[in-house]
Amino acid sequence: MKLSRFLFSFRFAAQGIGTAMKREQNMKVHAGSAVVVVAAGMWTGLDPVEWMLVILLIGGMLALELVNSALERVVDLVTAERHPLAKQAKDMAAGAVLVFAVASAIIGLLIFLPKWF
Ligand SMILES: Nc1ncnc2c1ncn2[C@@H]1O[C@H](COP(=O)(O)OP(=O)(O)OP(=O)(O)O)[C@@H](O)[C@H]1O
Repeated sequence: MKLSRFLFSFRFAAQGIGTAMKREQNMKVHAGSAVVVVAAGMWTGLDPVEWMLVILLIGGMLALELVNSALERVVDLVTAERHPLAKQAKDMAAGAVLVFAVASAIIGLLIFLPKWF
């Protein structure tokens, strides 16, 4: 792959992230939460492994929300009609985001609570 093509793929990816940040309310909520968690981590003082976990969870959450938003657009592109499969696809993708968010919240509590109390 030529270098310019490789660099362009980063530009397209950045455009995708920018579009999601502008148009997706949930993406803004996740990004805002990430800022709060990083600030809390700096204030609390985490060890390197804890930081790795926090960064992995924040990155995973944002990445999953991007995939969910992409899937919503593909479904809307495929059909403007109400269709049970369209509902299942969107709801399953939303379910994936929820599963990861709950797991992240539990791990976050396991990291932070013992340091605070
Ligand atoms: N084309 C469709 N056919 C059937 N159900 C759909 C379709 N589009 C959305 N739904 C369902 O309608 C419910 C409400 O969806 P929602 O209001 O979040 O709209 P959305 O299209 O999924 O998302 P957005 O509001 O971001 O466009 C969800 O259960 C979703 O799966």
